[in-house]
Amino acid sequence: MHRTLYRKLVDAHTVTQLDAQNVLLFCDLHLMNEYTSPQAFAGLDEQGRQVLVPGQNMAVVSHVIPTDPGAIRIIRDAAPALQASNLRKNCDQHGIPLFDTQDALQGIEHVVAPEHGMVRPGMVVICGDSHTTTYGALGALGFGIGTSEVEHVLATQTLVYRLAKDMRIQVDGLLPLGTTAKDLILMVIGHIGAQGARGHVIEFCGTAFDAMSIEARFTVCNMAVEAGARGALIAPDQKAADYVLARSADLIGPLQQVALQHWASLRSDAGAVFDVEHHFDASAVPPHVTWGTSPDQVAPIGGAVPDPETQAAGPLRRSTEQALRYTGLAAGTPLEGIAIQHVFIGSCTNARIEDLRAVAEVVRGRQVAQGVRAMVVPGSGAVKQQAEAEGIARLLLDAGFEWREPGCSMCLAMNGDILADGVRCASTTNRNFEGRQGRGAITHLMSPAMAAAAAITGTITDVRRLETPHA
Ligand SMILES: CC(C)[C@@](O)(CC(=O)O)C(=O)O
Ligand code: SF4
Repeated sequence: MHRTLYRKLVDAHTVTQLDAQNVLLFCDLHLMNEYTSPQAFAGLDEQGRQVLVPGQNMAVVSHVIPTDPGAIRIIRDAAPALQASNLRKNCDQHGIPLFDTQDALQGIEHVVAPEHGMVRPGMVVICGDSHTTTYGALGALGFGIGTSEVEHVLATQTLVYRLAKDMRIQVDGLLPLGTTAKDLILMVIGHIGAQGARGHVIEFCGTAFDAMSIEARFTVCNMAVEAGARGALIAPDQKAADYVLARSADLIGPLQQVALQHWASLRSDAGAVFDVEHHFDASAVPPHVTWGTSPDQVAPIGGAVPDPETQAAGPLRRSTEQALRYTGLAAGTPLEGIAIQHVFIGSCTNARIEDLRAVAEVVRGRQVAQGVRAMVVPGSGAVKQQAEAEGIARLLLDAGFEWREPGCSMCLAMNGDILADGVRCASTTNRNFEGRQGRGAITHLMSPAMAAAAAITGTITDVRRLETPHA
């Protein structure tokens, strides 16, 4: 029978079929953060259970950690400090590797795990975090799990897994200059909707993805969950193999040959049937920006805020009306030219070295606009060190950006980095929900290059139209 890559990965990890829709699934790698792990460890301790395979788990402190420049990274508030100390205690007790607050390589789990070669094609990778879909970029099936499942995985390295359906999104052609992977995935989400892939694992394919870097593929797969997907996959190619081998000192000689042979088999069969298929042309995609409070409330930069009056009465119109009330935007307002007060460049979506290089390219020879606060938060210590070594940090500091320590930071208001009520932010993150970055704060999702352009002009700006910097 012809199988999709998704089904091949599930079949290879099925310990036993539980019923028509559910299998007991083996998980190669379980990632944890301080936010979704405490209850799971408490459950283990109550039952006097141990972690079955500590070495197939890894933990980071990412969501609550302060990112103040050069800070000693002490978490001052009692509750988050307790979350971090609990994680430290639990990892010590169970022998689980931890990137702790003082670790120079600490960062966001979805940036740290791949950069240390922990994620390999064909793996099943899980985490108590919905953006675990990121790992599809390496041909690994990654997905978020709930707290109760975290406990089950710690005790058995397996979980009860409900099979998803198969969706294929084929994108051919090359992204035009100024358009990035972030613009492409925002366009797709705008097209299929925030629930358009609900219950499906998306396989992304086509010449647009062949041409993309691994980091760009991370961005796309990271945001698949914002279309409701339960996973994302891109068949691993030579780029994926090179990325992983460059970070995997153990894969040498015969082992490397075996790995490469296996990875080459990780693709959907020619006759595999997908439940849903979408096709897009990359060459026609302009930069995109969200105007509302859901990632699917998005438009090309040359567009305008929609008029709910033109929408049929019903949920769509109501959500548009609510979004305009919250974002304070009038129907018909052109996206380009909306004033912003804050720029946040960071998150597991867009804070890898390639993203920071893109920001530096836009910022070179320019200054942050008067009245704009612009923050750059690297996705990990390794990214931060590399950006500093390449002179990117210096360039951004000289231009008026804040250069901060790694962490989730202002992606969400769960640490010291919170936006005040009414502040409008150009953000490289993945969610623009009401209050996401702070109570009453307004989030416009966009690419790193577009966020950099907004920092320079103080308004939402088409990066393709920025004037050449003055010599
Ligand atoms: C809320 C936070 C912990 C989270 O990481 C949770 C998640 O993605 O599941 C998010 O970005 O929304
Ligand atoms: S960076 Fe944002 S989206 Fe990613 S794990 Fe952290 S809070 Fe969630």
